[in-house]
Amino acid sequence: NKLLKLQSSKMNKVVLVTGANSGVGLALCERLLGEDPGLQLCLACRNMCRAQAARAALLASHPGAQVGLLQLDTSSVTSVLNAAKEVKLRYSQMDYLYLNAGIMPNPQFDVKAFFKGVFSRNVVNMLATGEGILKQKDSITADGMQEVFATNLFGHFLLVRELESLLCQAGRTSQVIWTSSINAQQSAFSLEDVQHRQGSQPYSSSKYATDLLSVALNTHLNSQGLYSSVICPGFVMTKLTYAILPAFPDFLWSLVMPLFWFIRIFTNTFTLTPYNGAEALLWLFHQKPESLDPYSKYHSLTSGRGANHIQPRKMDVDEDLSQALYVKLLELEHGVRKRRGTE
Ligand SMILES: NC(=O)C1=CN([C@@H]2O[C@H](COP(=O)(O)OP(=O)(O)OC[C@H]3O[C@@H](n4cnc5c(N)ncnc54)[C@H](OP(=O)(O)O)[C@@H]3O)[C@@H](O)[C@H]2O)C=CC1
Ligand SMILES: CC(C)=CCC[C@@H](C)[C@H]1CC[C@H]2C3=C(CC[C@]12C)[C@@]1(C)CCC(=O)[C@@H](C)[C@@H]1CC3
Repeated sequence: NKLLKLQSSKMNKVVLVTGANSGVGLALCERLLGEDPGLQLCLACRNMCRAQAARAALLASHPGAQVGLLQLDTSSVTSVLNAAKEVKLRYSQMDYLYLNAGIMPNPQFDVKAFFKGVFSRNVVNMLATGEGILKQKDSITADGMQEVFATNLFGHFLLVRELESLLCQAGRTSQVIWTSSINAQQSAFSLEDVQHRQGSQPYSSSKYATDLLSVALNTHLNSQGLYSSVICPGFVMTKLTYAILPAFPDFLWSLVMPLFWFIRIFTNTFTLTPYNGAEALLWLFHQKPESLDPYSKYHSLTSGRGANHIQPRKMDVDEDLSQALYVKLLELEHGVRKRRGTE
């Protein structure tokens, strides 16, 4: 382990990506290795078979790249704590922590609301954000938490807390980069119900909480060199989105694609491919973290002609709410640790 740490301290950037085995996360890894083949890339995934397949694909296009695997299920406290321990043994620094893993379980697509929206003035906004047409059925994890909250937010929060010693080091900066969404909605979030036990929009709630938490991390940890940002990859065709209409066979999706390319003329949020969706994640990799606006979300956008660009958009978050959520998360963390101590 000393040798491993010594190697990692020889200053190739260390990048960890959660949910790296598919979709936007995997595309990000491909693009990162294309830009900097010397990176030490760590794919943090819950399923090691899928992780190995992703590693093989990355090595096929970038032979000789340093691609490590880490078992991490963000919905499980035990898994996060074990993974963090392993990371601290392997690396002596962490330059980029991409918190990308996410779920939208049991999505229910409201066909009626969708067609009503299509013939309303709100059509472009509805297609860009998915607002008003999606609900989800959440479940409870073995730790007794709401699954969407645990997976998308709390597991990542705990990981950041556990890796603070690697992320906050004297004389250097690190970036924590969250894959949030334009679907983050303040109306879906409640400070009294941060896990969204009551409602039917846990995904929107978890993404809004992500935006709030990123602001709070900046408030608390910028002085120690840690900078947090959020991005939206746009609407991307991935496992997550295919699951929204599971009855749709593959050939129907290919028939719909030209329609989606057409819609892209009106809303450049239809990035559609994981490669395009990863644009903002890759852009942040090149930025000086001190120059970033903690209150902006960085959007991957694709024009009607297929050209990618990024755009910062001010988020609908306020400092007090972000601080209040931070306190709640610390309390939850404390409770979790206390329970484990008495186990
Ligand atoms: N697709 C879209 O239009 C949009 C996506 N996003 C966000 O982008 C991120 C990536 O999603 P996307 O690429 O679209 O979808 P994918 O389903 O392709 O990727 C999600 C990744 O997260 C992993 N994951 C899920 N649950 C866990 C868990 N408990 N522990 C560890 N890893 C887990 C998945 O692993 P496994 O393969 O094992 O399931 C997979 O690697 C998500 O945060 C999503 O919310 C945001 C806006 C739009
Ligand atoms: C099949 C046809 C013709 C129409 C159905 C399209 C919808 C399935 C699709 C339109 C806008 C999409 C969208 C999302 C999911 C799929 C849509 C509703 C998201 C909510 C997925 C997750 C996110 O985080 C959002 C940014 C997406 C917004 C757009």
